[in-house]
Amino acid sequence: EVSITKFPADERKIIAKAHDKYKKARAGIINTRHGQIHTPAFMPVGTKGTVKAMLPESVQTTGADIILGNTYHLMLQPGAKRVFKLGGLHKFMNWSKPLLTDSGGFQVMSLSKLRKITEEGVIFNSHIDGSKFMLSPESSTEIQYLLGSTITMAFDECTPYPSTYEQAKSSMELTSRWAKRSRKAFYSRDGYGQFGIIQGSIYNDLRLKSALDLIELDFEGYAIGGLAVGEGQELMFKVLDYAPDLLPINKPRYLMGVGKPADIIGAVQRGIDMFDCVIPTRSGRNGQAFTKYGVVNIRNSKYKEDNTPLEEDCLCPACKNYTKAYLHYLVKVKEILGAMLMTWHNLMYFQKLMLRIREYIAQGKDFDFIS
Ligand SMILES: CN(C)CCSCc1cc(N)cc2c(=O)[nH]c(N)nc12
Ligand SMILES: [Zn+2]
Repeated sequence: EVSITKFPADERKIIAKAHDKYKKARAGIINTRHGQIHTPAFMPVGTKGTVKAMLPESVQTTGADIILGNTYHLMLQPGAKRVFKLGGLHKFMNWSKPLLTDSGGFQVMSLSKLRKITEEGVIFNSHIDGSKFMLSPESSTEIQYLLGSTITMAFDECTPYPSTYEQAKSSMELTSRWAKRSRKAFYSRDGYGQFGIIQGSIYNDLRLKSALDLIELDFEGYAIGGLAVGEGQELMFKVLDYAPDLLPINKPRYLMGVGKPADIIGAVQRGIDMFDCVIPTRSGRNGQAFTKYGVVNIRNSKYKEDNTPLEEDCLCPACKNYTKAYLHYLVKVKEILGAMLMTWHNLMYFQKLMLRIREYIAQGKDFDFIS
């Protein structure tokens, strides 16, 4: 069994670049019980045990090494105990590679109307049928165990933006207390890991304190939370100019909820290894295709007789077998195949971006390309 995070020295290429911007970029491999994750990595989102409009084997052909599941949604339906009884989330959704599950707090705050934050945890009413639930560091960690997650996220409070210094301080301190309880509740096994999530909003001393508190708990990896919450790219990069350096250099760093290609490139340049974002899947279903020519809004009438593919050299089914005119039509008439093809292309696009970034880092080349 190989431990979950092993950036083998020879496989990890940190190449000091000619100028500052790139010296923090790194390419590596995370070894887990369910296979390797090549970093920098983009993790497609499979909130309810499926990457929407995709078969798992199709997700695999795009090059994804790991996908995201979600504690909040799966605990409400079909229920963590039921998934466990059925053999775990890997078997349930027929995905045998690594799975990362978010700890649920973020979704409670963004999805359930009635909720109450206490020291114990978050009490909330299901957004489905209003029934009462509690998510705590212990219950979140147990749910992720029952799901069989390869990478379990500590239960945190995502500090909203904007927050005053005082608000961010008490929120970060709650996250530190919850991280300690999450770590204690984690059943550690070879090839599985738990990531702590640092908070502290835009305040560098709070980010430092959060990092120190979590480093003490010796997680297998660390996430930077509380970003991509409306602060904008400039402020996010300002935090990323120092926050990754507060974390152990030999452990994976995951920037939650990010992002557009330009956000990913900027964050990799600042030392981030892992990303997740609904943009390629959600915007694909809404008719937005990411291409090397920029974003194509396929619903635009200029495509209704465009007999060319989204990208002539893309190997995805949408580009190999269909035209923009057909995609335009499918999306306009809301045919399910439209969502499938657009999603497939976008996921392929994001994985190709990550592959190019990994190759450029490994060859010591600058990768300032804005995709
Ligand atoms: C499917 N994804 C959208 C959900 C996974 S990422 C969710 C997510 C996004 C952002 N931006 C910040 C945070 C955060 O601070 N903490 C947690 N636990 N999750 C977060
Ligand atoms: Zn394509």
